[in-house]
Amino acid sequence: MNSFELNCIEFGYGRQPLLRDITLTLAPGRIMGLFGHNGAGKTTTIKLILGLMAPQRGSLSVLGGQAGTPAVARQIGYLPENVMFYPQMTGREILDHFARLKGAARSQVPQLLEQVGLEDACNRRVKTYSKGMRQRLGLAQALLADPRLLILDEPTVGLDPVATAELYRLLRCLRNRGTGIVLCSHVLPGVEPYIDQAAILFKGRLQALGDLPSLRARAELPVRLIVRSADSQGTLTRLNGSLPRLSALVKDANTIELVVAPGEKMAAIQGLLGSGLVEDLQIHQPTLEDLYCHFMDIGSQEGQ
Ligand SMILES: Nc1ncnc2c1ncn2[C@@H]1O[C@H](COP(=O)(O)OP(=O)(O)OP(=O)(O)O)[C@@H](O)[C@H]1O
Repeated sequence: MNSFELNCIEFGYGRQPLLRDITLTLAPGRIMGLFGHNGAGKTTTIKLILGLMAPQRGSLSVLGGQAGTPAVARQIGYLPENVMFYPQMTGREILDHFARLKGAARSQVPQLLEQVGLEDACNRRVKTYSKGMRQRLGLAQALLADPRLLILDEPTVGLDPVATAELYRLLRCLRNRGTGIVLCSHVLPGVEPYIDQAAILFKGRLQALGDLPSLRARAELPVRLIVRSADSQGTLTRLNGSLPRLSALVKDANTIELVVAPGEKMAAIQGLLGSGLVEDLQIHQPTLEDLYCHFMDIGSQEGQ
């Protein structure tokens, strides 16, 4: 059973349509990155999955049931972008309260407080918490009742680097246990190593969807090769013989940056290794951020 299935979804807040023709499926045990510019429709998509609103067209099913029903909602963990709690309550009281609402075992509360590193602060009022501590409490709240679908909107905001690494380790464990996870973030380099697929929204449309290799294949962005050799100019002269269309920048006497089309990458690497002059070679594939910018550009060109 899929974590959710959205089929040809259309939605607008007023007369103006916002989400158009959104078809999106998340399998259990997968992490989907949901990306897009401010106002692209990410939070709106999440609200539809949570069942807070219904689409005007299309259909959706969540964990095999109807979005928003108590049976489905109980199995979803959600961390909103701007997490807010009653400031006068302690961390433990807040988590107890949410555990009751969700029908989660109370024994989970101390466990989760420890897991997010709040055990020492759990009896302090939330108004005394730092931003990162409030975010950790939000995470603990989302993890109550062992959700089968976890939706996290900017989960690393306010977290220090160690807490961020711990969060991603935890998400990997949950994913391996079969939890479907949606990560919404503008920090693309941070999430890149952890996602199984990316969904990129542009003005309410799904501009790109797939895993990184398939998005790279579709985008056909160039690959950068950073080459260290004893003699930059000599290496380049030899390469130019076999690869006349090569775009290269000599950075210094020992370093060259080559920019090659993906289809020419292997020929360039073979040429470099065959030259006998190369001491080190770094291959830089297009990053998630490169792909995101590419698909945003395509979206704006199509919109013109
Ligand atoms: N309750 C609402 N009533 C009317 N318009 C809304 C409402 N909520 C959101 N919108 C509009 O819908 C569009 C999409 O908003 P949404 O919050 O889904 O974007 P987002 O992709 O999550 O953006 P961000 O990255 O800034 O959080 C925006 O133009 C926003 O102004």
